[in-house]
Amino acid sequence: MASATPATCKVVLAATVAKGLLAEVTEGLSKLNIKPKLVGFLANGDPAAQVYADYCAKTCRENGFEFDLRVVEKDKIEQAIIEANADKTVHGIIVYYPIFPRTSGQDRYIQNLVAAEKDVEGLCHKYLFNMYQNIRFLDEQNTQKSILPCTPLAVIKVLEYLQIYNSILPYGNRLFGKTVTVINRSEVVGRPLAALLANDGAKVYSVDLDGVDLFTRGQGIKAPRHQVHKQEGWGLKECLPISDVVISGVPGDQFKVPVELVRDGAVCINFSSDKNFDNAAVKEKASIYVPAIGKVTIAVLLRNLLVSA
Ligand SMILES: NC(=O)C1=CN([C@@H]2O[C@H](COP(=O)(O)OP(=O)(O)OC[C@H]3O[C@@H](n4cnc5c(N)ncnc54)[C@H](O)[C@@H]3O)[C@@H](O)[C@H]2O)C=CC1
Ligand SMILES: Nc1nc(=O)c2c([nH]1)NC[C@@H]1CN(c3ccc(C(=O)N[C@@H](CCC(=O)O)C(=O)O)cc3)C=[N+]21
Repeated sequence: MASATPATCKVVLAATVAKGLLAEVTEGLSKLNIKPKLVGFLANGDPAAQVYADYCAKTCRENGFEFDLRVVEKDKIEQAIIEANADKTVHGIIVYYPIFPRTSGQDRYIQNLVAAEKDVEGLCHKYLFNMYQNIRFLDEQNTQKSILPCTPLAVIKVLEYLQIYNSILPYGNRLFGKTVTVINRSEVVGRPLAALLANDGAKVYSVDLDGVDLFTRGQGIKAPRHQVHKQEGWGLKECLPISDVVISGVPGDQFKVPVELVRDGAVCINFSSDKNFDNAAVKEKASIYVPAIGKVTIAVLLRNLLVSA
């Protein structure tokens, strides 16, 4: 039987968003007379990390960067990073996580081992501190931007491309009036993302297995940086119907966003390696659907590498 009127949802692919960013990178690279080198450390058997590493290699090669993947044992990762920090031929370092069990907190130590000037992923303490504190520059003259964590920044680049960021408003307030749900509150993606969006003025519901946290700069976004409040008793049922944007990053193929709760015309973005949205269902509800963002993440990474070099 012929289906009803086709869905009017616009699907935006990461490649489209990445294109503009990569063009900027290529232009910048043409002004350098060296070939910047990124070193990737793979110390886990995680298939998602392997796929991502392969993809980093391909994108580096295609865009004029050198990529050196170093597969090391878990107990050798510390020394290997220290050596790369001291090696002047290395311009950027990326370590694929997770390496150690999540509950051990050991990955956090590894994140902080990477020298700040080579930390193209923006996961060392100094950059995370600046991000959470809403400190945007490294110097007092405001000429050198602080590095933002890559995946959260990639989501922001997608939101800018989609014009969810309102450029009528001053820089730093461009999400004022927007309500966003972020499903995932990990330390590398979900929590920094919620903080960044709230620092830019959004009201953000951060959803994880332990409940919902509201990240906001308060009424009239008068606070200089985000504050966090527990939303006792809340779940997706309360957040989704009031959200303009729904961003999901739950690992595993078990989880699906209950699209029936999503507001008609919302913007839906998936950053998980797995499909968190049922394709057909989301297209019936969303105004815009972004099925993956990996390519944007790598474009942002290369931009940081260029700055490091
Ligand atoms: N597109 C990209 O550039 C990137 C994608 N990823 C992908 O994003 C996903 C998440 O990565 P990480 O944050 O590093 O993983 P993670 O495993 O550290 O964190 C996942 C979080 O989701 C939460 N969670 C699990 N089930 C949930 C549910 N039903 N509802 C709400 N929260 C739930 C967990 O409690 C945890 O806090 C993975 O699939 C990963 O491969 C990660 C980094 C970059
Ligand atoms: N330090 C560190 N940083 C990471 O960013 C990191 C990591 N470790 N460990 C492994 C995970 C996994 N990961 C993904 C990247 C892209 C897609 C993604 O969007 N993939 C697309 C395909 C990519 C494309 O072709 O656009 C898809 O599944 O449809 C998924 C997962 C990053 N990771």
